[in-house]
Amino acid sequence: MTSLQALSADILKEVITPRPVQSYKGTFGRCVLIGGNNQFGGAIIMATMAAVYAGTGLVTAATDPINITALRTRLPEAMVIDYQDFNQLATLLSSADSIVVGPGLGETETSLKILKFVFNQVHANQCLIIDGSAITLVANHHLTLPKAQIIFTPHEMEWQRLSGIAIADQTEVNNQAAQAKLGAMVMVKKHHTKIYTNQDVYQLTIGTPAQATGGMGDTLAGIVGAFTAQFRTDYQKSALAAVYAHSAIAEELAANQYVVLPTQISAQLPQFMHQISQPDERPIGFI
Ligand SMILES: NC(=O)C1=CN([C@@H]2O[C@H](COP(=O)(O)OP(=O)(O)OC[C@H]3O[C@@H](n4cnc5c(N)ncnc54)[C@H](O)[C@@H]3O)[C@@H](O)[C@H]2O)[C@@H](O)CC1
Ligand SMILES: Nc1ncnc2c1ncn2[C@@H]1O[C@H](COP(=O)(O)OP(=O)(O)O)[C@@H](O)[C@H]1O
Ligand SMILES: [Mg+2]
Repeated sequence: MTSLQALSADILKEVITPRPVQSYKGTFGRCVLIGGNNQFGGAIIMATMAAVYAGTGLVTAATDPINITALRTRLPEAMVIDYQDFNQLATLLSSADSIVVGPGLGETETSLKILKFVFNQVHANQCLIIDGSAITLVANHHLTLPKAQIIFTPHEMEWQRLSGIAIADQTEVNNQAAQAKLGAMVMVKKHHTKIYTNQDVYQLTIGTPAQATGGMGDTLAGIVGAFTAQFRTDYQKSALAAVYAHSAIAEELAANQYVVLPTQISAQLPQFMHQISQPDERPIGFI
């Protein structure tokens, strides 16, 4: 049994390093995000915004056509396709470094068909972030996981669905056993999120109830997608840095705000990452 390790700000500097001068957009990874049905367009917009603002070289959202104009308007930096255009989706997925599936995907037959297609296409060396509706679909339909670098990002109810462990029984020991069965990295999101890997358990010791608002997890999924696509040395460390950065920015904003909007966190990411990448800068106090 491994002991609990508190995540510290040190993870930020380990992962968020200065950009090499000899570089272009391809150097900083490709992230494809799949989600946003006709009810939850906001979720894919927020996840995609986070992926763009966290520095991914190339970002594409695959979504219900109803969201395409809104996405292009909010985020001209991102490319957008219809998530049921499987020819285009296959091409995109084949060159992705990270894939985020689930924010606002929904739980319909169409959602399931899309998720199964993604699972079929993914390669072993790609990072696959399974969030939101995709977690519920995996749980409800007992889907077999593809071979990939998989990260689940469930909140406690999604984790209950996936692991079968009732929220009240989600102890570290029980969660570790469920993680071992899945064989994937699992972030159980709550106040002081815990992250389970095959080797270790980490706990986030920062974060604020000002984060308890719709879209906060969609935004985290986008940051995880960006960091794993961009900082490719160790996908688990990159994911840990994403979790830390998300809440560090939220805490800073919450010093003067009752609630922190998910899109505000994304908007602060470029400035926050700049400060982290500078020598001898403090990790917070960036505003
Ligand atoms: N603007 C948008 O388009 C938004 C879309 N969203 C999407 O909506 C879909 C459904 O996700 P939801 O999470 O809303 O619904 P879920 O049905 O998956 O989970 C919500 C249920 O879980 C319970 N719960 C227990 N512990 C919880 C915890 N620690 N955190 C959160 N819920 C907890 C809640 O009381 C509620 O009954 C996802 O695909 C998600 O990405 C949400 O992110 C909200 C914003
Ligand atoms: N009280 C809280 N303290 C700290 N973090 C919180 C709190 N409530 C929610 N969060 C964070 O907000 C995010 C919520 O994720 P999720 O429930 O998936 O949101 P959504 O699906 O609406 O985007 C998680 O990262 C979680 O840790
Ligand atoms: Mg969520």
